[in-house]
Amino acid sequence: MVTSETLSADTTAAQDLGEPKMRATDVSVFYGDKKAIDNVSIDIRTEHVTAFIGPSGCGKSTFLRTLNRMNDTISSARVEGVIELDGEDIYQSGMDVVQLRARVGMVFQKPNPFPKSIYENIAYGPRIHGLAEGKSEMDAIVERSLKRAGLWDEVKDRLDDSGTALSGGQQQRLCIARAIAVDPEVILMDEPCSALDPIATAKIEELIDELRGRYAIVIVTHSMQQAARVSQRTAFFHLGNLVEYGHTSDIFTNPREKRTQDYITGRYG
Ligand SMILES: Nc1ncnc2c1ncn2[C@@H]1O[C@H](COP(=O)(O)OP(=O)(O)OP(=O)(O)O)[C@@H](O)[C@H]1O
Repeated sequence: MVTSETLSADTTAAQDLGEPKMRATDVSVFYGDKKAIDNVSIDIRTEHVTAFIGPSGCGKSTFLRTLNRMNDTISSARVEGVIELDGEDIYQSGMDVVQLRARVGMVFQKPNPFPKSIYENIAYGPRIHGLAEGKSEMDAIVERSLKRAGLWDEVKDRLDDSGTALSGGQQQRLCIARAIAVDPEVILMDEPCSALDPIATAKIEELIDELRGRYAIVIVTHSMQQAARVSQRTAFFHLGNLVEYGHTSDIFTNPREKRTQDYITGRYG
């Protein structure tokens, strides 16, 4: 369990970094009567990649989905506690959830481009949110988003082709470009590489590292190697608890908790 001592040690190290982008305080999540997340508190920093690791079923995805209210789409799910974005409670009544999900974008395990052109996949969000005045502004958003997602050179001559005709790795970068297009502040990634081959995975990992300069990124991963490669902070979950949270290098080389040690040395999971 994360004790007040361990949290304050981490908080002290983080103090120089200013206020967190997101803060979860005493968050529990239930599916019906079943508690899937138990009293989790965590700060998410901008310009950092935060990895959520832990054995299957420990609640990583459930907790990730609380950060942009994707659990609202599951009728049995109920969230208790407070989650703030820039100090504002995202569960307060009157919160515009569509706007929230633009600010806190999401990339899923399986690439899920719309069955529309590459251009339209990117333009759809900015159009809904009124981010472009006319065609040339929209063109610029599409180009900038595809460039940031490292896909522009591969698709610039075929923007009218269907997004679903791209390779799996390209589709995932298209989905990242789609999230970027609405100018998010946080990008949540739920096992974004699990359907990809090693080369496509390496590209996404490089991209995550580049994107870190602009956004707060949270990634759920089953791969401890991936967490060690891409993240600066790691949170280890077990049975719905946040067992340990800290600098990735400390979690992997010098964990404080026996359960973390057992997990990273492959004793279970
Ligand atoms: N829609 C749902 N309805 C009911 N229970 C759910 C639902 N989604 C998840 N759960 C349960 O909540 C717990 C946490 O699941 P979750 O998918 O968040 O874990 P996870 O750590 O992301 O797992 P994995 O690594 O296998 O994806 C599990 O016991 C799971 O069975």
